[in-house]
Amino acid sequence: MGSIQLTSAKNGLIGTVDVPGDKSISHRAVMFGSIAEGVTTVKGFLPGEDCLSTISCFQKLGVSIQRDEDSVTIEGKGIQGLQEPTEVLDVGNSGTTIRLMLGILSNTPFHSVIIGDSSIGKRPMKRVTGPLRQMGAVIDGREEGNLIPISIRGGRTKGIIHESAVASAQVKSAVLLSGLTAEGETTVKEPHKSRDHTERMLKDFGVITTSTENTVTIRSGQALKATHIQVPGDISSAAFFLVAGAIVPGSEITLTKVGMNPTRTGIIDALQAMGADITITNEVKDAGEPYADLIIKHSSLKGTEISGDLIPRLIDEIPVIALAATQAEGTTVIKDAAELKVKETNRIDTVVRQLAAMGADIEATDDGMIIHGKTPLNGTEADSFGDHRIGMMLAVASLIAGGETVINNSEAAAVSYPGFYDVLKKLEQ
Ligand SMILES: O=C(O)C1=C[C@@H](OP(=O)(O)O)[C@@H](O)[C@H](O)C1
Ligand SMILES: C=C(OP(=O)(O)O)C(=O)O
Repeated sequence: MGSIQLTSAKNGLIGTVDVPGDKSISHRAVMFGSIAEGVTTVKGFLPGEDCLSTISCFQKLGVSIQRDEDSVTIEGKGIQGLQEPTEVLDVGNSGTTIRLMLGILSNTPFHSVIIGDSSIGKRPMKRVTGPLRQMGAVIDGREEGNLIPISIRGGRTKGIIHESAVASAQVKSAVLLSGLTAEGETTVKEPHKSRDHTERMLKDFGVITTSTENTVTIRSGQALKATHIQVPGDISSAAFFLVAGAIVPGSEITLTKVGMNPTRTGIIDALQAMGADITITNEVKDAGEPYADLIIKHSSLKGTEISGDLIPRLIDEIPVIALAATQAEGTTVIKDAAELKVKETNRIDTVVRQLAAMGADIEATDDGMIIHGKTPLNGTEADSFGDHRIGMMLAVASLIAGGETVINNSEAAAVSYPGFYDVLKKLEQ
């Protein structure tokens, strides 16, 4: 277990950060490149542990993939060209890898076994294995195919109309990817629109999906053709600097080329509703994935409500938004976010316990949390519990906490942001 000790920022955070590549887009670039015909090149790839797990799984499926820092070259095999793996496929800590890969493996008639770490060992897979089985894939696992180790043998599948109980891009993507070869059409309906990186990137690979508000349909028999993918910066990583800049007095931070896909920009809407001073410049809107530079200045924040359609647009940013809410005047209510319970940790519990230990007035609810601000925070011995977003949120909290903050299991940050603590430290004046 690695630990770090951090103390509060003496002055503001000043500087420019080129946040690393978007995790969701990096995963998809490797997966879609692997099942495309021809050589796909990727620039701006996130070399985080989760995306490296995706590369390693597709290498075990017989795909030649070379990486040099943030550039990746993939010699695509076509959807039927993947090979039966001779070893288990280990997804590490990555929910996106296991769920999307299950969708891809439902297209091929061979046998694979998928495992992951202790966190993945608790995360529900039925939401994906259920519809894939309905389409005809042969899947087993603990708790009737809900938990790893999971085995899958795909093959001849049939399209379905799947009504997902949760707004989840991982479920939507798995079912749509299965629809690439399933007979007829495959449709996914969701209660709220989830991130649409799969639909956008499939288009870059020449595959058309049709969407209305919360419904997406794919027609079978479309082959992916290799392409070039430029990955924008990850707004979920930018979120830590947006909150750090907003809560540390005297700060001004510029974040370059941050992905601005509207299904991901809930953090900007939420922070602006709280009064944060965010400037959006150098916007590029006509790219497959839009991006822009963001400038955040120290701001006086007020409480807000975060619920409904907004939740899937900021789901991974809720830990750090909760921290911002401890520094906002008044009450912040986060609801409709029960999905937080099935992330790398139960993020309602971990956020509430860790921030309460630092002195926040915060309580857990069934589907979110209620935070009363503004309260001073004090340093304490805290823990990421192996959850990258919790480790990084605690590091931002330490900047305004009195005394020393110790973060145990701090290495978890490398799942989505290798080098995060150093980048944060360098902004201190
Ligand atoms: O599709 C994706 O890349 C992701 C979807 C979200 O999960 P859900 O699909 O479970 O909501 C998100 O939390 C995760 O970090 C990445
Ligand atoms: C939930 C997350 O990722 P995943 O589901 O891919 O593990 C995350 O990055 O916050």
